Amino acid sequence: MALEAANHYLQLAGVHGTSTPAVLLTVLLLLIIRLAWVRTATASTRFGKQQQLPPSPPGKLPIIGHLHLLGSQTHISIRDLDAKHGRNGLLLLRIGAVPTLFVSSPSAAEAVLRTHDQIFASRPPSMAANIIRYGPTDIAFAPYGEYWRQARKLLTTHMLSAKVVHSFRHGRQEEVRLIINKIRAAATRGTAVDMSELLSGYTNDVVCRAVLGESHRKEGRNRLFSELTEINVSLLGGFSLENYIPPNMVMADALLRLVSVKAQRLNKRWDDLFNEIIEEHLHPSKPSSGEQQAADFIDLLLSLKEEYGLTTDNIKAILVDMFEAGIETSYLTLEYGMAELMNNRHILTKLQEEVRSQGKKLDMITEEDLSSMAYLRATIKETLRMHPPAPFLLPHFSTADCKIDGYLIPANTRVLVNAWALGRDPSSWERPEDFWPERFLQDQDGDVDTQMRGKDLRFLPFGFGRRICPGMNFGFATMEVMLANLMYHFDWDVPNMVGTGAGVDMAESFGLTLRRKEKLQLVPQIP
Ligand code: HEM
Repeated sequence: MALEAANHYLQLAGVHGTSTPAVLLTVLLLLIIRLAWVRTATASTRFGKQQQLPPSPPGKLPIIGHLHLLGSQTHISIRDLDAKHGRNGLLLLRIGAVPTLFVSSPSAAEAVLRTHDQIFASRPPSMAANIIRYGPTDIAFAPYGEYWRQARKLLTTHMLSAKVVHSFRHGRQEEVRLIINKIRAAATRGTAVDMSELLSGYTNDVVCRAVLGESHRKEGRNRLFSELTEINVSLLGGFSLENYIPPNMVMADALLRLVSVKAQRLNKRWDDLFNEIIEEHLHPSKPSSGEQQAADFIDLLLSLKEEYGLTTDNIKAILVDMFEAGIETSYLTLEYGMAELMNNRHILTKLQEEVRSQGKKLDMITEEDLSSMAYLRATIKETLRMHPPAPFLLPHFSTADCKIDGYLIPANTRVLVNAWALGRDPSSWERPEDFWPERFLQDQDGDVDTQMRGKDLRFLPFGFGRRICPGMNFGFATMEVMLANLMYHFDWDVPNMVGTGAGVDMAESFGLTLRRKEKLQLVPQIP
């Protein structure tokens, strides 16, 4: 049972996707369990028994700890375990060798992300992140400290500020137009479109364009970035094998080397691509960015390199973040949003009415038109409430001992905030399982903008505090203009069920991000 669960978890961690066969990993795991049994027993005594730690469920096993208690939908398992064994939204599990605090209530989130924000603002060490992110010297996985502070300042001031994001609007609109044309062709033929493919291609191209400028489509580069990003997500998804390996264990080095092979191969592919692109950007013959298009991220980073004391590797690490953090999050939200609209036709109609009230026969809805569309934004927020793309945010990591609700949270504890459970908590939300964008327009939920930034920390799709997502403006800009145009230009139906009002399957598949199990196929019609 425990091994079954461990094997399952390795799969979640994306380790099965490596060139190392899953079977070999399972055998290694068995070996680790055998070799480290004694050590773990000692460690658990040191960690758990005498101190007032947050509550844990019974049934902890050597090495894998509480792993066997988690089902394939980890966000749901944790919500249920917390309801049974947690206290005030605090639950301590041992996942492999790592003590992990799960946070599932607004008050616990407040303690971790606001009151003691500084203590919990770091990231747990990860070998894969070290390799893929040059240190890590990116932003998302960099430990809390001066390097992270400076790099984040650069990002928020020069790359992701509202002004810079706005300056990319022409490129974004061009990408929307390409997608709308493809859908129009399908509507004319009367065929279904693969919305998953179109929307992931769209968000990929929007990010590629911001990062690389006009050269993003050269020789299928956008597709290559999409492929590499996908592998990154699978490698860093869930929990990584290194967490199962007790430090100082005989063979630990050899095992870690084995697991790092895939990360190194992947890093080499990113590195070659970045070298080529940076070389192009430094070349004197590179055309300067046009009047309509802002300088791309590579230009910006190269021009700020000296001022911020960055190396070329630091720049590459930050670029990896842009792809990994920027593409899938917005794509999944758009895809879930469309799926929810198909299952709630009255909301689809209401949204279409808002968007179409801009006037008939517009070529397209532009970003200038969006400011009057409160229901559009509310629909996206409601999608994020029910389907936060990062259900546990990114892992936080405590750098000092800390007391919350009388419990000791020791230094070096990994902290995962269950944003998915917070968004569906019946004590925080009326009709939590209903897709109901109006809740974001109503007074009862308070001021919408304050809520976006987590007024009472029950709505946390972007996190909160020092590590809050710096790409919120970029994400909203990408999603809003696309969703508005999908609503403006087309009516929508489900294949083989046209005219019946049938909905779509909402089954989820858990990883670092929360994806839909099935691809979203829809039939567009020109109204
Ligand atoms: C729907 C869109 C998006 C969602 C829901 C989202 C969500 C998140 C979440 C949950 C975190 C972790 C917060 C934490 O650890 O507490 C995060 C971090 C981050 N996001 Fe986003 N994100 C989105 C779009 C973007 C975009 C478009 C970019 C950049 C182009 C971006 C860049 C980042 C970066 C760099 C971090 C790391 C911040 C740090 O560790 O200091 N995100 N995002």
